[in-house]
Amino acid sequence: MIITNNLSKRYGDQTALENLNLNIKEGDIYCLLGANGAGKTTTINLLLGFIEPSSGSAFINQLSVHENLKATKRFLAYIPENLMLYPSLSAMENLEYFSGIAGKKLSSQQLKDFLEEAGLQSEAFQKRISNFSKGMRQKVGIAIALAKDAKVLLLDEPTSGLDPKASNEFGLLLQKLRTKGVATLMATHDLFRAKEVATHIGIMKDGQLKQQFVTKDLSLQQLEEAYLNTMKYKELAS
Ligand SMILES: Nc1ncnc2c1ncn2[C@@H]1O[C@H](COP(=O)(O)OP(=O)(O)OP(=O)(O)O)[C@@H](O)[C@H]1O
Repeated sequence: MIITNNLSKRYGDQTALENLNLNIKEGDIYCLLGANGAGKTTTINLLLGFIEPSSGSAFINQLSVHENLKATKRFLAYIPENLMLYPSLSAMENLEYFSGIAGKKLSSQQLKDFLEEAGLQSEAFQKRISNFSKGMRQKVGIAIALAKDAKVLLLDEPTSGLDPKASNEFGLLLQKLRTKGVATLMATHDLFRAKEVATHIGIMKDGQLKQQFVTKDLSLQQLEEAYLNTMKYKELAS
């Protein structure tokens, strides 16, 4: 579903991403961990076609992002740290608008069903987004992904700033999407949430993927040790 082959991005002499190789399959939740500047957002921006690779390639559902950008967007849903929705529109109106852009014309009942499936309380359906918490906005984002029937979900720091309950709810939603076969790539600083929701975890540093794990093969403590050890090399080197 999501494949990158030696994907690289350079800005002058600065290497933001170096030879990244990922193969994220249907039903996988792959969490990219790494300190600030590790290359997580660069990876997501390359998969979205927001930026061009310096070398290497990326594929969404077997289509080259570089050569078929428009076609790849049909399969994608993207939830950034702060999801841009129309604040003066309600949850239903936002969902109607964004699924319209994705070519889906939904009935009022379908809109409600998707918002409910995304875990939004029914009292909030008709309320303006401007009054929503971050957790509620993220649920509208998931509803948009559900309505679009996205095969690939890209998430950049989706749980930062969420309280533990909202973060837990968000994790449960990702599990639900996983059972529908969605392939998810999530950039995060949250080791605990990564351990909770991911099927696979990659640790990045300085634009390189340093370690990869199948999540069930390690404990939270082992993950934390692996993360800290990877970061330690940087301190020793600098
Ligand atoms: N437009 C740009 N011009 C120059 N350098 C850039 C640009 N965008 C990113 N970089 C550099 O690329 C590197 C990777 O940045 P990136 O934003 O991908 O890191 P990140 O892992 O997402 O970090 P964070 O956790 O802070 O979001 C950083 O050193 C950053 O300064």
